[in-house]
Amino acid sequence: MTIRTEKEQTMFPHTSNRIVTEDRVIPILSRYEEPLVVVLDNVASEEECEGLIALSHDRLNRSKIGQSRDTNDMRTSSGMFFEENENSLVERIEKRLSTIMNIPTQHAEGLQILHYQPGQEYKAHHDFFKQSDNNRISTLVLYLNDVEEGGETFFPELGLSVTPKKGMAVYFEYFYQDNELNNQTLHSGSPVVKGEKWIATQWMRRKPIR
Ligand SMILES: O=C(O)CCC(=O)C(=O)O
Ligand SMILES: [Fe+2]
Repeated sequence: MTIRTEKEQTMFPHTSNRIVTEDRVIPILSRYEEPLVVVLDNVASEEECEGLIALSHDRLNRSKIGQSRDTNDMRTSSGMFFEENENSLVERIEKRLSTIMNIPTQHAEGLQILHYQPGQEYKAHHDFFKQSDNNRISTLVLYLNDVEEGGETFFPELGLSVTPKKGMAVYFEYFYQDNELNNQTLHSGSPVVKGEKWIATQWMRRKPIR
């Protein structure tokens, strides 16, 4: 084990108990310091969460009928990506997440929506790629609904579990010099036991992509 005396630099500049964006005040509920994992409240309103679900619902259903049905058992949920700035709601959310994550929207992938039904999960993985000249550097998972049972975002290396709650989010980053810290951001979406789970995931890249 390496003994670290100094903390590495973080991309997350918010040190008080709240983040004030253009249109919202976002309480910071909890933080794991290194690697940084931050739990945020009130990232999106009920209407915004419901709007994102409504806008993606039909597209998920359509993709399930076609041949693009997800057969990868790493991730058994169904998903879709919005185009960048696809509509005013997506634009507003992307802008807010960019402020929270402190990275310009030009670095943002299209917002991803995932839907899990009972028994569906996302097994432990890293969000960064093994090889990339423009890798992902940070993630924000926004919970779009309350899950009756299960569906936690779990960080096994940290022993940290985040319970989904509508409008709340978990942020984490993996752009550390020390690769061990990046590796510790391993995480999973635990199987949904009861109810369903909807999330929106925002990934940021090191360099602009739009
Ligand atoms: O479902 C979750 O809680 C985690 C989702 C996730 O890991 C991802 O979208 O990369
Ligand atoms: Fe992930």
